[in-house]
Amino acid sequence: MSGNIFLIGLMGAGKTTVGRALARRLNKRFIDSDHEIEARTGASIPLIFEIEGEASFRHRESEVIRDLTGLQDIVLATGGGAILKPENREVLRSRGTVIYLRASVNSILQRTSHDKNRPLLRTADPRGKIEQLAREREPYYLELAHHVVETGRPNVQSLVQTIINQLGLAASPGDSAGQSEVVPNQPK
Ligand SMILES: Nc1ncnc2c1ncn2[C@@H]1O[C@H](COP(=O)(O)OP(=O)(O)O)[C@@H](O)[C@H]1O
Ligand SMILES: O=C(O)C1=C[C@@H](OP(=O)(O)O)[C@@H](O)[C@H](O)C1
Ligand SMILES: [Mg+2]
Repeated sequence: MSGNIFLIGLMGAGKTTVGRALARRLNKRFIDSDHEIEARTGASIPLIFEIEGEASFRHRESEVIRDLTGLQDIVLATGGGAILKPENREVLRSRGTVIYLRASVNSILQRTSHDKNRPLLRTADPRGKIEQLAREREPYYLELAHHVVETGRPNVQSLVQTIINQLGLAASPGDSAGQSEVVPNQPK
């Protein structure tokens, strides 16, 4: 058992925020694949997109996902598009427990509107872009996930507690009722 937890989902679903809080609660190491790409290249995600283009970013992302999923006992927040490549899906699914953080288009729009760090949303129609990405990616997120977490209500600690309860990870005291919903995904 690797002890790994991998968070997937669209931009703004809360992978980075929830992942960091979850890791803290579980006393695991937290790693964000975008941060790792930035550390390895010495460039920000928007700059990598601007200079090298998305295809090159995806290549870098795959290397990082391959390396990080080989670690033990980590919480990994992936980038929203990490599920696009089959080789990434393979290592994510087989090397840890995959949690899909699910969010509505409206929530994503709200959560990303003040943030200029997502090159794919630098468009005249961010809502349309998010809708398109959701249509294209939802099947992959669902296929890959061991658990699906609805992130509709804005309470990160509650989400963390619900994930811990659902996965049977720790008998933590406190907010066991939660304010979010986690459902086991369909067996594959
Ligand atoms: N459950 C939540 N409810 C409301 N806001 C949230 C929630 N989760 C994350 N956020 C906020 O949304 C923004 C995007 O979150 P982030 O963790 O960067 O998402 P991701 O890594 O999935 O793109 C951040 O400002 C974060 O504070
Ligand atoms: O959805 C995507 O394709 C992307 C999501 C981003 O990560 P977050 O999901 O953490 O915002 C980042 O990897 C890059 O901007 C591309
Ligand atoms: Mg993130």
